[in-house]
Amino acid sequence: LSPSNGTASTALTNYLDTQYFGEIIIGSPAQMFNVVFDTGSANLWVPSQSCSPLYTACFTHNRYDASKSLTHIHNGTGFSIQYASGNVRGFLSEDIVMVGGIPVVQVFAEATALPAVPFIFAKFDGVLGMGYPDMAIDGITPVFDRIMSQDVLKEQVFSVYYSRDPQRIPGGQLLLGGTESKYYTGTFNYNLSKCTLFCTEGCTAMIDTGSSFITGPASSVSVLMRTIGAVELAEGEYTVNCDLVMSLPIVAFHLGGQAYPLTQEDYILRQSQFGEDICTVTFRALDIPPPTGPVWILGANFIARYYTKFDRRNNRIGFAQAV
Ligand SMILES: COCCCC[C@@](O)(c1ccccc1-c1ccccc1)[C@@H]1CCCN(C(=O)[C@H]2C[C@@H](N)[C@@H](O)C2)C1
Repeated sequence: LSPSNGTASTALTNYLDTQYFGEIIIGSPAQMFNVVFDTGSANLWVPSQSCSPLYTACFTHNRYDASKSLTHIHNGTGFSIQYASGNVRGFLSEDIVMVGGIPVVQVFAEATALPAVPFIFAKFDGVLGMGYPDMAIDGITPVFDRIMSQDVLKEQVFSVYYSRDPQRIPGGQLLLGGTESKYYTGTFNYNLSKCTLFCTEGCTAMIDTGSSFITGPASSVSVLMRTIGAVELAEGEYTVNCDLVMSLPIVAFHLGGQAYPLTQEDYILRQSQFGEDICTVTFRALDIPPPTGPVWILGANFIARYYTKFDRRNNRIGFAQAV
C-alpha cells in the first residue's frame, strides 16, 4: 500500500493471454498464493493442506496450512462453489489476507475437492472473487468490500490492466483505489448499469476478469461466426484459417451508446500446435439461462484492449483505451 496516494497495486502474470493472476498472502507467517482476481464471482478459496493427495490438482498447487498460521481462526462450515467447469468443495476458515499489502481478516474457503479438469491446467492456485456481495456464497463479505470498509483507499474503485503480450512484464495490474495512467490513454467512457448490445433481445453484458474469452448467446455467436467465415471446431469453439486473419472484419460491442471495436488482433488467438498455426476465435457460444441470461460475458481479451475501472462508489464500469 503506497501510503502517499491510497492505492494498492498487485502485479499480474499473463499466461498465454488466457490466464491472468497475481500473488496474495494468507496467514502469519506469510503463505503465498497465486489467485485469479475474478469479477464474475465473490468468494476467496485456495487449495487446502487437508485436500486428499488423490486430488492431483491440489497436489500440484500451493496449499493453505492452518496449523502453521498463528492468526488462523477455525470455522469449519461446509463450502461449495459452482463454476461453468464444475464445482469446488471445501470448508471455511478465517485468517489475515493481504492484497497489494492491505491486510484484512477474511473468511475464505479451503478447497479439499478440486476437480482435475480444469484445475490441473491452472497456473494459479485459487480464485479471489471481486464481484458484488450478493454473488457471495454463504453470505461471506468479499475481500474488496472488507478493504473498502477500512477507508484506506483514495477511491472506492479498482482497475484492471491485462497486457496483450505474453512477453511483457508485468503481464497486467490490479490497482485498488484508483487507475494507473501509464496503462491507458484518453478518457473513461462509463456504461449504463444495464448495457444493451446488438443482439435483438436487448441482452446485457458483464465484464468478467475471470473469463479468458468473450461468450455470448449461441444464436448471436453463430451468426457472427458465419459472417467472419469461422468454423465450429468443438462445442461452441470456432477457428479460422490463419491465412485469412488479416481480412477479418472489425467486431464492435455497443455499451452505453459507446462503440468498443475489436480488431482481429484482439479476437484471434494464434497458437502453434505440432508446428502448425491454429487461429482460434476468442468468441464462445454460451447460453446462460434467464434471469441472468441471455448475457454477453466480456473477458480477458476485451479487457486487454479496454482498460477497465470498476467503480463501486457509483456502481458503474469505465473503459479507456489500454496501452
Ligand atoms: C483471466 O484469467 C482467467 C482464468 C482462467 C479461467 C478458466 O479458463 C480456467 C482455466 C484453466 C483452469 C481453471 C480455470 C478456472 C476455473 C474456474 C474458476 C476460475 C478459473 C475457466 C475455465 C472454465 C470456464 N471459466 C469460468 O467459468 C470462469 C468464469 C469466471 N467468472 C470464474 O468464475 C470461472 C473460465
